[in-house]
Amino acid sequence: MQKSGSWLQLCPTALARFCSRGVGSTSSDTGPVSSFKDKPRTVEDLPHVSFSEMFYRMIFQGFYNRVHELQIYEKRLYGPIYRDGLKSVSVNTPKLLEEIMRINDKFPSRGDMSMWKEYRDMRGFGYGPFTEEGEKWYNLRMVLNKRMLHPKDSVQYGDIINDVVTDFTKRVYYLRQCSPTGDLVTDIANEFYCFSLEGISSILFETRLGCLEKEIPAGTQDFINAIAQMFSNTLAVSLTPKWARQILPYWGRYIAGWEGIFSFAKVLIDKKMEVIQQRVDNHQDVEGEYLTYLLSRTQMSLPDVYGSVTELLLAGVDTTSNTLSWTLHLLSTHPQIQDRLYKEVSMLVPAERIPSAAEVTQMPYLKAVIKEALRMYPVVPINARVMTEKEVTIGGYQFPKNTPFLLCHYAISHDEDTFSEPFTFKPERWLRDGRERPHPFGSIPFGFGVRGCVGRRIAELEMYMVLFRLIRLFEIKPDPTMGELKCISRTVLIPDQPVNLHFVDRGCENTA
Ligand code: HEM
Repeated sequence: MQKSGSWLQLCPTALARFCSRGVGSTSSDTGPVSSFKDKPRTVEDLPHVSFSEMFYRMIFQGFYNRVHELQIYEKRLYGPIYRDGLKSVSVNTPKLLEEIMRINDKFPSRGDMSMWKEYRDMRGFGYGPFTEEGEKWYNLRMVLNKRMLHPKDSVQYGDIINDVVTDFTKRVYYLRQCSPTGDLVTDIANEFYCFSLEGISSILFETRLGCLEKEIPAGTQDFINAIAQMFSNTLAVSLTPKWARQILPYWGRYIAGWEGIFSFAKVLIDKKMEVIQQRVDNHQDVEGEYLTYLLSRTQMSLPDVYGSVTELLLAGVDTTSNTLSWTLHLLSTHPQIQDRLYKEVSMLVPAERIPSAAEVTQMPYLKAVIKEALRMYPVVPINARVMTEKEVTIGGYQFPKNTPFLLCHYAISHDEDTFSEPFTFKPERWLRDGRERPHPFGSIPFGFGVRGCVGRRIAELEMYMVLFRLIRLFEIKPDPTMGELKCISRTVLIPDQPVNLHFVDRGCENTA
């Protein structure tokens, strides 16, 4: 079995839990170790899980695609900190998460990314922000941060995103019309995949792909499917020994997924570069565009541009789209919350006007709704850190340098000591209206620190803008023919069935 490290392929190690020594308590942040008071506590003193026990749990207890639930299950069994069969240390409380995240390694690492690197090495592509490490990663992030991370950078994309949102609302009208009831949109997640892809591509390439047209371009759907294929096979591949790759089907599917992802991205990058070259040849201005910036203002080689831009495209699709699907589902099943949100959006911006980026980021309830959806359904339910510089003390235990830590975000954002009724949708928890705010590390869906999500501001802007417009135009209602919606882990958290929703027109089409 391979060592796991990527934030996206962490699930396997996260699964490797079954106590073989000691049982913890969920109410403590330091675990069951009071008898070790006199000597420094080490990793050896933690409850731990063996590989075979993990395997049993995944395959026979059905946690294979519910690794987020396994976090909560194991927290009850082993307490806030424990060790798995692969010698990773899992933590599942906000306090321990904070201790880890506040250790200031200069080049924070999520651990071994070899599974992701392998495809890039095979095909000669460079590494992007996910896969790169050390100083090279740092330099790359400095380049990417400049045009993405600061709120004022993302606000400059407001108009582009608004155009994409306008096309999305038109598509919703079209899809409703095609439905037997006149207001139903089926599989909203797939619609949001197209929306997110259109959004991130229009930022990276200043080119509209046409994903929101009546007929979705074939390549687009292939790209979306390729991402799903890569993610769906990640866990199986990381559990498969290398010698079994040619026997079992997962490796082939995983690599085919990457082929689809990179070939789609490469076509877009090559096309854009041709346009830039033509403009240069004609002595026209090429300043200001994202790819131009990467190519001309930085030392990036072409293979590195392929690597980075592809990783940005990939990261920009599943994340915002699934969060939006969960948000609409939650609003459809909580009409009072939806009403309150509708009041906010209709009061703060006049009905005939499309809100600006600056306006949507000033809406406390809108932001609280998204934050709460991300708390309940953190699209990245598990993450990792490896401290490479020095030994560290976490939860009173000493760990040598290079100890991998698994950050169980799903369990943390459902921590009962931090969130009352953790499985209930309560956006008001996040309002700054004088009430006590939850622990700052109770829900950090975008990660933390210099290695945190580079697309955070763009993602937030996209989500605020599209949610604003949808809620102002439509009352969202659940489809009563759907069964109970649960989430499954396909590396990212996704709904276990297509989400269908009724979009009931509120009668203010002019704002579309
Ligand atoms: C709801 C939307 C999103 C969520 C919840 C999310 C979440 C995350 C998380 C948890 C990480 C790991 C951070 C850490 O280790 O501390 C991450 C990293 C990353 N995200 Fe996002 N993300 C979202 C949208 C986006 C978008 C739209 C983009 C692209 C523009 C993007 C690009 C990236 C990249 C490139 C990294 C790797 C950063 C690095 O290692 O330096 N993400 N994201």
